[in-house]
Amino acid sequence: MDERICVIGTGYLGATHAACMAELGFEVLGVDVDERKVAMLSEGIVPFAEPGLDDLVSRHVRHGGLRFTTSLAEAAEFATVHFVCVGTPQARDGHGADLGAVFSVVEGLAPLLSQDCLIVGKSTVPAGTAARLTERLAALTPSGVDAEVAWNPEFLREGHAIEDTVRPDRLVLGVASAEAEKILRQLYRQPIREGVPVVVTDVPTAELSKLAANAFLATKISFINAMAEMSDLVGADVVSLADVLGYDDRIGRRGLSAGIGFGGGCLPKDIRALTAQAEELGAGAGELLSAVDVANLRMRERVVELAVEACDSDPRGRQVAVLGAAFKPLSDDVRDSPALHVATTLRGLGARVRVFDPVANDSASRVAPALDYVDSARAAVTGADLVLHLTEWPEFRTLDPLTLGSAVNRRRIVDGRNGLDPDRWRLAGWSYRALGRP
Ligand SMILES: NC(=O)c1ccc[n+]([C@@H]2O[C@H](COP(=O)([O-])OP(=O)(O)OC[C@H]3O[C@@H](n4cnc5c(N)ncnc54)[C@H](O)[C@@H]3O)[C@@H](O)[C@H]2O)c1
Ligand SMILES: O=c1ccn([C@@H]2O[C@H](COP(=O)(O)OP(=O)(O)O[C@H]3O[C@H](CO)[C@@H](O)[C@H](O)[C@H]3O)[C@@H](O)[C@H]2O)c(=O)[nH]1
Repeated sequence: MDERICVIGTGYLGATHAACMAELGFEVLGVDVDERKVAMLSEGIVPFAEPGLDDLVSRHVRHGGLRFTTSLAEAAEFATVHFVCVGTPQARDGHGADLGAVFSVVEGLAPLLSQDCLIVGKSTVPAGTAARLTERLAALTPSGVDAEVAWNPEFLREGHAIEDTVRPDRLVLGVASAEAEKILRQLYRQPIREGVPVVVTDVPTAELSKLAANAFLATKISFINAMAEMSDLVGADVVSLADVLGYDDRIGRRGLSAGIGFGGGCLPKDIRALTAQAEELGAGAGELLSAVDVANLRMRERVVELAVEACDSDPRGRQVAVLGAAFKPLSDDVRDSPALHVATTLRGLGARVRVFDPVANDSASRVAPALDYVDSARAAVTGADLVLHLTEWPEFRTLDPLTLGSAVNRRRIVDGRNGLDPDRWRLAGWSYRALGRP
């Protein structure tokens, strides 16, 4: 089999996949329409923060096993396996997915093909997308060339992208032929040899499995957040409650952290894509997932309410320190970030907001330029009337409430992530508030 592959779309998913496939021994060509990104990656520089990825990319670029281009023609010539990793964001005019980039790749590549090939979708798409792409391929591929579409959804988490790619929980091979399965098994022979479970299935099941997995994770988070609201009303502690639930293997403790809710480039848009498709088809999943979405967004507003209360109901002119801007720790991704939503809402209410994130200050300042960004937690809290803990970076857990207490104007903290130890902060004289905790 050809040991050369193309990875089309080199964002969070594609850059990681390209580098990891190079690490697995393949010769990899990454393709993107973004010239700046291609120039940076060609220099071995990753345009976003992901632990370990800089080293991996620069090493394989240096050794020549990983190259980047903007040319689809070069891609068509280079390999017979093309992974499609382009974005599938929420459509501007509704809550479905914008599949423009996926179609543009397949429609752009098809006429350039001169050898039989396998197009492997990794982007997250509604079930049925591959079937539509197959029709376009058939219409546009030169006669005599055989091109097939398979789906191999990706389940990596940002912040853990390399380990999740090299040793995933499972590999899903959505295939329409034995030949496609053979090629994919060959590509993933190392993780398969190391015992990674493989589910070989049909293409629509593979497409749906990805949206279903994210919908389940989102539902689990909204469920525990609903219990946080209940805990507030009955005087219970949602962190202990999650421990109790989590000991049941059928539930599990992971993904059961209550707080400001989920954000990022995946969970919110993916539940909306599945909701849109379910509604179109008249399936009940739409109702369930709309409720998950609404419950999630309500958590951001709950944090704003707690912040306003902590400002004696009038945030105007108050100095608010926001710890965290990324949608989660170990990432500089601020797509649909709950932390930035709360920060900008409070600024809109008249507060003076100062933000510190250990790695996401730059990306945050591009999407929310009106906020003030500072380069340490200490600088953020100096003179603050209120501190908000909105992304649970490990370094925030070890902040010293006594030292910070001497820098602030008022010792008030809202922990939007339930990530700090309430006793430590209260003992140091702080008013500590969190969602779902007495
Ligand atoms: N980010 C994650 O953790 C993750 C994990 C699993 C799956 N996914 C899915 O992977 C896909 C990509 O997500 P992402 O987070 O990497 O997005 P991203 O925005 O970081 O990257 C998408 C890349 O595709 C490029 N692109 C757009 N149109 C193109 C075209 N016509 N030809 C070539 N390149 C093109 C963009 O320039 C960009 O670099 C989405 O479907 C997402 O749902 C993402
Ligand atoms: O108990 C939890 C776990 C997560 N979150 C929040 O949920 C969001 C998503 O977190 P996570 O799932 O860790 O991050 P992603 O990197 O977005 O990964 C999700 O989205 C990816 C893209 O589709 C999938 O590949 C992954 O399997 C899926 O976990 C973040 O805002 C987290 O802060 C919580 O509020 N509570």
